[in-house]
Amino acid sequence: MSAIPGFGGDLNSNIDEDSSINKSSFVEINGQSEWRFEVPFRTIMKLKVVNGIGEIFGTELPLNVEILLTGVKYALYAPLDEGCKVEYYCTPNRANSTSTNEEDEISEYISEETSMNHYMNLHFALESYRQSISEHNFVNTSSQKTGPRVLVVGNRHSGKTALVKTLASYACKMDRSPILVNLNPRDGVFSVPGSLTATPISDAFDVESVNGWGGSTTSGSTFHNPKQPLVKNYGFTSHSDNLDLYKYQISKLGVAVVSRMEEDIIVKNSGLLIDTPPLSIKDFTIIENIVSDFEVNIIVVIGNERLLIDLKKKFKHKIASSQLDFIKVPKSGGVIEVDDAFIRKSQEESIKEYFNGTIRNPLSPFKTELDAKDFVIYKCVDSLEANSNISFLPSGDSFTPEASEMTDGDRKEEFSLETYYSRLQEPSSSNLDNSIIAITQLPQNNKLTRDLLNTCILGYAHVSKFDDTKSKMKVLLPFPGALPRNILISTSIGYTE
Ligand SMILES: Nc1ncnc2c1ncn2[C@@H]1O[C@H](COP(=O)(O)OP(=O)(O)OP(=O)(O)O)[C@@H](O)[C@H]1O
Repeated sequence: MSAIPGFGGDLNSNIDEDSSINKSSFVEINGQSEWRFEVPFRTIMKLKVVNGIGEIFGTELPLNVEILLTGVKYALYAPLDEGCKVEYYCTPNRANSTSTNEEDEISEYISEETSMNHYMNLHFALESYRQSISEHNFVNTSSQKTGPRVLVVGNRHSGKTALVKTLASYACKMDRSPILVNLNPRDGVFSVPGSLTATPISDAFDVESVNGWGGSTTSGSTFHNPKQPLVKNYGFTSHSDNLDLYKYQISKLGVAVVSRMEEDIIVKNSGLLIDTPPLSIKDFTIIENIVSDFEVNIIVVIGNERLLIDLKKKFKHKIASSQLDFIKVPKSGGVIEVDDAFIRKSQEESIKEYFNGTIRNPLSPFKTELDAKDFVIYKCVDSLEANSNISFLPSGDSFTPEASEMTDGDRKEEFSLETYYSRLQEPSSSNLDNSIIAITQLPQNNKLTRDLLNTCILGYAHVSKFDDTKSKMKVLLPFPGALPRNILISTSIGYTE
């Protein structure tokens, strides 16, 4: 399959074979130690476990099968006393040879000071909780209980995502199927950045894919591990860009997740694992919302005693009534403070992968031209921008229609939509070129503003070019076919081919 320019494609074709004459290196990892390595985007590492058992954030690697890694910061952990032996070699990644300022060299070291034993203990505690819930639910069909609903919080770069991934992988190995909820819009988990997702995990993650998650059904067909996320569009990469919209989408995702658990006993027994953006005690209202929306009953705090104590004080009523438990786990010494350039590059790569697929499972993205007049397009409101616009209004000017002209219901609806989304009255190259748009489930003739807020996302498209004279947009879809004539929401997530 020939790749669309800019959308990369087959990782194998990016390997500079001439330079792959590099000799293989071997690493022996002792039991309960981890080999930490960073592979820049300019380099591809071919790695295989040749002896023993090795896992990356809980996902066991197949024995003697080569895997290709680029743009990753991983730890390969040897859980058994026998340890594990790994063979690897590196080669330049032609596709990214000039796109980043990183070094070509990988960095790597073995550490015996891992936090994995704490994470494993946490997993076993959660597993015995699931076991008792399963037994209860098996005999009491009329009064069913739900498995652990775990919220992971901590500072920036404390290893929250790595912990959630590890706990989900281990749960999956025990034949559980927890719902993994990603509330960090910076990362696209089975979707593009800017989305909030909830995904039942019933199979291993794909460590080769960007950020180590894997493909999903939102971008078409899947390979060995189909994941079907429920996607809420937020449209920004930082939760503070529109806090009201962020909280609203969290509450709607919470409703959907809680009802999903009611429908499926395996998922209900397995519970939830919730990843969050870096939150401090100043963000208590967000944490409080998440706890009530997802009926959280365990908060795991990573390596931040102050946050643990402050949260315990704030939630003392819930602790007293045994509705909430706290667990503190140490931060792993391996967690890396990734810089903004790396984060941006990962976001670009995950968008590229959303449309183009992975080396194992390439997709056939489809380019089409659409008439903007045929679509109703909204855009996510940036609170900062909206507030600065209000401050430019002359004092005394009314921002909303005359109060007397509106019914109470109208006023509420109008106000709520303006806080979250605004209609893109004049779609143009200046507001749509190189942007990601969300395709909602809502038909264009739907006039209820609440529905627009409550709708889920069918998938995302990329507007590569908007022709202002013809009012037509060139759109890339992850799969061939017509774009449904649904309402579209333009996000602030940019991407240039
Ligand atoms: N034990 C480890 N060894 C090596 N790298 C690690 C380890 N744990 C985590 N990392 C890497 O460190 C980086 C940060 O970890 P992670 O994303 O889990 O932290 P986070 O708390 O979720 O970050 P953020 O606050 O930015 O959301 C990631 O690239 C991750 O792959």
